[in-house]
Amino acid sequence: MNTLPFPVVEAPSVEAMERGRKLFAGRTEFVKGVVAMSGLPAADRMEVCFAGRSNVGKSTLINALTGHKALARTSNTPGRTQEINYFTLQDSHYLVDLPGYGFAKAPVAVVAQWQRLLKAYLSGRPTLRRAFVLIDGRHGIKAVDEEILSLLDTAAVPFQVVLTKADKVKAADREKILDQVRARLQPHPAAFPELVVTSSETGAGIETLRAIVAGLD
Ligand SMILES: Nc1nc2c(ncn2[C@@H]2O[C@H](COP(=O)(O)OP(=O)(O)OP(=O)(O)O)[C@@H](O)[C@H]2O)c(=O)[nH]1
Repeated sequence: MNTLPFPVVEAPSVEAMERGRKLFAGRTEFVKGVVAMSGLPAADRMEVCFAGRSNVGKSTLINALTGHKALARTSNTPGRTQEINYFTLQDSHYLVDLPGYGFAKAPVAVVAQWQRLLKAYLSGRPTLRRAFVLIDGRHGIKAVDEEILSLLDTAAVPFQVVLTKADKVKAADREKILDQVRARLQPHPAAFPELVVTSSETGAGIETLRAIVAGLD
């Protein structure tokens, strides 16, 4: 059991920010969409993955990070990203976009298939350095998110919560939601003890997240 305060991460140093900016300013390309473990690219460089329930703003965040308009497909139709999508970040990193979960209308068999693949991926990828779990900043951690947090605990993959859509959170609700997230993270041993608050709309937290990725070794 954690007894951690889970503060919002402090702004990175100028040097760290510069490193992040440089990394993400480089060539970013879509490599492939993977539907089975056998399709994963060779584990020849470090990778970070992004997970979150459908419509949390994952594609939008990946586009904001990489400065692309449509690298990761964004859509208003929840649940369209059904593959594990690999992107290169320079030649040194992979960015991995995991299938959105918790889409109520997805058929049971499809959900079961995602879960199997997610589980296999999270526990079987030695080069995975950190998972960023995106949580809608208006709603906090929901029951549907708990399953992935537990999977990450079991696989011992350090994960960091990234709150999205900060521009849509009323100032009066901000601390209440952060406290809900902090309380929900307490039982999770794999939780990285700092939160990132982002908005793809205003750019808040984007440079911070870039610096975090660039700072991983
Ligand atoms: N106001 C605001 N809207 C956002 C933000 N990020 C995403 N959105 C909107 O939220 C909706 C869902 O965003 P996506 O990026 O497609 O979500 P996703 O998590 O990739 O969704 P799936 O493809 O279902 O997994 C879109 O209408 C986005 O424009 C944000 O920071 N602020």
